[in-house]
Amino acid sequence: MKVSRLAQDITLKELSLGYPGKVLMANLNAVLPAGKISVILGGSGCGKSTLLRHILGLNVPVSGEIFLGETNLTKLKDEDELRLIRTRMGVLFQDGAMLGSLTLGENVALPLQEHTELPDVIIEEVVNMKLRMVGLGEFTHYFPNQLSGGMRKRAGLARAMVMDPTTLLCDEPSSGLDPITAADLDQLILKLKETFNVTTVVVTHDLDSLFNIADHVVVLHQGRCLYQGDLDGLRDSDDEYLIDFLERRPTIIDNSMARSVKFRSRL
Ligand SMILES: Nc1ncnc2c1ncn2[C@@H]1O[C@H](COP(=O)(O)OP(=O)(O)OP(=O)(O)O)[C@@H](O)[C@H]1O
Repeated sequence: MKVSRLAQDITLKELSLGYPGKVLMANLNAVLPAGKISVILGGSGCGKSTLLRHILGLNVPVSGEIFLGETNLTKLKDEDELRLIRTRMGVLFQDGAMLGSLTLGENVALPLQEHTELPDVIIEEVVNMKLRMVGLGEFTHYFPNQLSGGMRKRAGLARAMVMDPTTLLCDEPSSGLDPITAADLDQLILKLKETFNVTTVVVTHDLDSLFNIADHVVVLHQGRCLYQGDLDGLRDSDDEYLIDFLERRPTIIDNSMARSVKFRSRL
């Protein structure tokens, strides 16, 4: 199977997804455009991270299909084909997912060691290049616990980009970061899109981040796609939920999110 080296659309067709005994989303239709940043918004627990897991092929949909360009990811039966496609997808996990016993350089090298036959000296060169790209060129020999939260996210981005993916999936990149560090990370995500033309999908609750980076927005609510389009359309929407969501009013958002807002307000 040939895997494209160009950025491609991600298309969700009549996609229903969830876990045994629990359907989170039904008949979702959306296109996440090639080479653009799509931001996925939605209340806590609506299934945003689950959607990323489905795009990655880690979960199987209840029904419906996910396409990367022309390739129907949900029809790929061969593990080798899936693995090959996954090498073209970089992922920044919510917690950064660095192995604490390895240095930054060793963490970033892992995908290259697992998926390529490159000699160590070349791997070292690529790793150094990727760490420089995210502003961590001086920190190759540091361990994750010696870095700030923002630096760990940057390192996570270096690892996500180490195989030169055409798709970059980021799960709540700004979670746990102060607004300035989060804004710096937004700039880095924009730079990666512009430099490498990756199709980027960002799951976030962070409205500042949304307005900083989104070319395309998908809002999920009550198991369906409530909005997809650009930022202007989102701002102009007269949908009550969207208006309240954008004004951060906790009154009508999902109960689970309302609980977390209430909890935070007590801290
Ligand atoms: N492996 C699993 N098995 C069963 N249910 C799960 C599993 N993983 C997640 N869930 C449930 O699926 C729902 C959606 O979870 P998910 O993490 O996708 O939501 P989310 O929109 O990303 O939430 P948040 O914004 O809070 O991160 C939640 O109710 C969660 O408890």
